[in-house]
Amino acid sequence: MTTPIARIDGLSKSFMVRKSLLSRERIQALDDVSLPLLRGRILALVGESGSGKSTLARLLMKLDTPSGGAIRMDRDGQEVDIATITPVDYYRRVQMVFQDPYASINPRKRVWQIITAALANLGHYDRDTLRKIALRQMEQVGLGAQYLDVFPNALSGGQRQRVCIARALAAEPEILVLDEPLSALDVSIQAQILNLLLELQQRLGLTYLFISHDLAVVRHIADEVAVLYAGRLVEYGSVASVIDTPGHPYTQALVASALGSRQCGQRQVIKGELTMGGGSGLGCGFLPRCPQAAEQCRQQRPAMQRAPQRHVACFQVQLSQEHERIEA
Ligand SMILES: Nc1ncnc2c1ncn2[C@@H]1O[C@H](COP(=O)(O)OP(=O)(O)OP(=O)(O)O)[C@@H](O)[C@H]1O
Repeated sequence: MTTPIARIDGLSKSFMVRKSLLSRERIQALDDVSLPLLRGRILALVGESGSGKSTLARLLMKLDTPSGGAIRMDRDGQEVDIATITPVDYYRRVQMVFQDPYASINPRKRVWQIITAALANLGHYDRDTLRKIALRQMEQVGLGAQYLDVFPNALSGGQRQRVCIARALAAEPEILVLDEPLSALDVSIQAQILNLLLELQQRLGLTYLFISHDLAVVRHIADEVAVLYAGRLVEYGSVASVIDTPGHPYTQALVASALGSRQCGQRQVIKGELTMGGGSGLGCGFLPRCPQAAEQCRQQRPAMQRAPQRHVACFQVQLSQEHERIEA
């Protein structure tokens, strides 16, 4: 049985944004999200732009603090709130690879310095040791020793992303947060980096939180999938159940618009725009765009419920499961 290495527990994050000169508005970027991060597995986080994926990644990286809830991490069999773990201890275990390998590395440092920057800050290692550590990490990501002393401007996008992955691995973490790690790369390079990430995950037994817009990539790489809509978790389950037989109407539309007829009939676009829930409405956040909306969906917000092979927050899915059970 796979156990959670971390647990996202009722996590919420809101931001106050200026609406006009005199008024401000609260944006509920994440709203009461609970999810396990299973040890040694790849959890993909999907949802359209603005659904809260990066907010969750930033909270997991402790780059932001939650407005509510917590992230708990397994430490010697005890679950501890990550807020109580020191940065040095935490970033030894959790590291991140960002979307844009051009923006996320210091152009004035050499490759070995970029890879070992965090270790160098600890002050425990001399220059030779840091260079050896950098070399070992470069080997892991398929970068030759000839790149040790070069500056980033001499590297291609794919090579830069390999440097970013090597930098994340230098601390020998257990969890990697990957925020759209392929989307800034040429299509021809994406498959190479994807395969590298898969190979590293399997060889090192890493746990990934993998954020992506590309459901074909998610289908290829992930074990579990979590679907966010307007800051809320609407579906969670194994990749085979969520992508191949999506339950929530939003997941169905997302899969149909991304993968076309194979799973969900004709390729279609999701009608309407994402509007942030804001925590004020009574009903389901997907209501204005949902083709299956019923009266109950206006009155009440559906909670996550267990359905076969998944958890889903939709009354209609829960109702149809109920009918199937009665008829069987
Ligand atoms: N620092 C911030 N200040 C104000 N609002 C923010 C901030 N960070 C995120 N938001 C808002 O929170 C919501 C969720 O944003 P988030 O970046 O997490 O979405 P996302 O799913 O990662 O989108 P994308 O796929 O475009 O990266 C959006 O409405 C966004 O505008």
